[in-house]
Amino acid sequence: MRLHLCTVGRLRAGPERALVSDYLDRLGKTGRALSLGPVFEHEVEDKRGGGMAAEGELLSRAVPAGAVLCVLDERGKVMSSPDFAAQLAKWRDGGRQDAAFVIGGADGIDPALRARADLAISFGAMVWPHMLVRVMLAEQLYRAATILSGSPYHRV
Ligand SMILES: C[S@@+](CC[C@H](N)C(=O)[O-])C[C@H]1O[C@@H](n2cnc3c(N)ncnc32)[C@H](O)[C@@H]1O
Repeated sequence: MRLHLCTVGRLRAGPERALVSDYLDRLGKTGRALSLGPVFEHEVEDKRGGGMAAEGELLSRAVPAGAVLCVLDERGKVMSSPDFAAQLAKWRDGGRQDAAFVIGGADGIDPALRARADLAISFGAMVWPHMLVRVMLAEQLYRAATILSGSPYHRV
């Protein structure tokens, strides 16, 4: 199952870029034997100041047809890492070819896009900057792959 990170804004060279790249590299290696990956990053930018609706349209276009749509939203479902790993495996074993993870911009995710989501995941009730959410998502995807592969990275 291919994994897509659909995000607003370019993550330029710096600590967040380094962390995202590191976790996605590791995910690529661990996920190969699990049919998780490759991972694609789709960064969208609305240069016309169209706000959340315009970003929502660009993000929608970045989501492949037929993909599982998972949005990141502080009002979403709080999951344990093993439950997240199990959910990924369920989608993969159910024959889904693509899973897209959408992180909104400064104003959040357009309600029309959010309404179409198969799942909304929360990293807690606090609001995080979208660049940090990208790092956290990349780490949780890598962690999920290690859980599914039985590697000792995840400990409870
Ligand atoms: C700065 S936040 C936008 C907050 C905005 N006020 C809203 O209502 O969504 C940017 C994006 O980061 C993600 N995000 C921020 N905090 C999050 C959390 N606790 N859990 C999951 N995603 C979060 C969401 O995708 C959000 O659209």
